Amino acid sequence: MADTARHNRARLKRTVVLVGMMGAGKTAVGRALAARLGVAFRDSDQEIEAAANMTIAEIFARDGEPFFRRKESQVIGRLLDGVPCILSTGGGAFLSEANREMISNRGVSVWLDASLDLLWSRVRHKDTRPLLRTADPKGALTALFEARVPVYRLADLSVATQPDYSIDDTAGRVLEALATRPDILEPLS
Ligand SMILES: Nc1ncnc2c1ncn2[C@@H]1O[C@H](COP(=O)(O)OP(=O)(O)O)[C@@H](O)[C@H]1O
Ligand SMILES: O=C(O)C1=C[C@@H](OP(=O)(O)O)[C@@H](O)[C@H](O)C1
Ligand SMILES: [Mg+2]
Repeated sequence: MADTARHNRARLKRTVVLVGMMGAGKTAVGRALAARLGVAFRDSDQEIEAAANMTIAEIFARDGEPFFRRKESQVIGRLLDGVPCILSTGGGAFLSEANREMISNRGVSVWLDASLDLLWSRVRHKDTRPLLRTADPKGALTALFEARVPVYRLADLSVATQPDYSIDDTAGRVLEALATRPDILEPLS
């Protein structure tokens, strides 16, 4: 394969689960990270949308958030049972203790840590996220940020994202964090 040389010479031993707020870059960085490692990329929201043939917003509107959360847990459990991959989750997934336990037993969690200002700059122009479809989306994002950050701190690893980092820069920083853990990323000679 022409691009094999681009792949870091390392074997992924556990599924890397990206967690963090909406707009942190879990989907975008996860895809870039998977390409760099030469492993599959999965996104729990995309899996749920494909299975339902509906958008996340449609699922929330028709079936409600508790239904979505059950689907999210099922997808995460199923993907953690498979070959190690990069799995980007939706921002609420890590809030569930049962999900955190599955991830910690079978994968490794990486928190993409971003400031509230950066998150808001990324999500403000999109209306795809049902939890922000309120009269005060910035207030909703702020409340979620304050409630969730203490939980994201429970992740195994954290990587700071900054406004001047590209998607690929951030993927590189996640790789650096993973490289400190040979039980997750085994170097190949
Ligand atoms: N490091 C980055 N630099 C520039 N844009 C980014 C970066 N990370 C994410 N983005 C952009 O921000 C938006 C939200 O990213 P996304 O990956 O959907 O976040 P999440 O899955 O965490 O909600 C997307 O438009 C994405 O392209
Ligand atoms: O924070 C949340 O609870 C959610 C985040 C979204 O995913 P992203 O974090 O990828 O935007 C999506 O799962 C859904 O809208 C709920
Ligand atoms: Mg996403």
